[in-house]
Amino acid sequence: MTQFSLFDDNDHLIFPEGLLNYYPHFLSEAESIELLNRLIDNVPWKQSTLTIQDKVMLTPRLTAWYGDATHSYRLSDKSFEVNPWTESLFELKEKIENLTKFRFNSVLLNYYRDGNDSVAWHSDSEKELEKHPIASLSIGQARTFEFRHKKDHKRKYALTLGNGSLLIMKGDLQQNWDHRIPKSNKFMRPRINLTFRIIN
Ligand SMILES: O=C(O)CCC(=O)C(=O)O
Ligand SMILES: [Fe+2]
Repeated sequence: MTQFSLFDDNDHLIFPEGLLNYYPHFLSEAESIELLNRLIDNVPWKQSTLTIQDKVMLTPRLTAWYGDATHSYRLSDKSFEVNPWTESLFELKEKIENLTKFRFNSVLLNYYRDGNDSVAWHSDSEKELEKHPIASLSIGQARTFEFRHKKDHKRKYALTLGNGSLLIMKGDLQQNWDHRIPKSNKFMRPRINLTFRIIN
């Protein structure tokens, strides 16, 4: 499968392949849109809350977890409800495992309904994730994905995650870089992102 290198306008490699790999057409356009519509209709979406400066707010996106039934899941001392794998999510997991040779035991689904939905700067560096790779599959509306160096906020890069694309994040990426999906003022159709993970 062709792999897209992360070169900037001057042909400089932005990230080493040890940290990021990007496959723009992991799923076909048609497969992706069919999956998007099926997930929008059938996933038991939840909107969780977050507390910022003592204010409780709704997370600006909908989420759902799926994973191995034999495993109990906690992240940062919070346990969360995990749905058992559906056949189609399990098949997707196997397809990603065949390509990457990594193994995953769970997937977090994020549903961005429009340009107002987003995910704020963060890294997926909870202790339960160790330094395992994360495979991030995007379907639907292309959205901008930004990286910012934790110690130098001027070091910032953006990448468009298109319909059917797969991004592998690995190595020390989560230790040194934060990422986010910013809100957009432009009209944005629905997008779902699936991050396949290994949680210990
Ligand atoms: O929607 C995305 O592409 C990123 C989601 C994300 O960063 C996460 O779930 O941790
Ligand atoms: Fe993340």
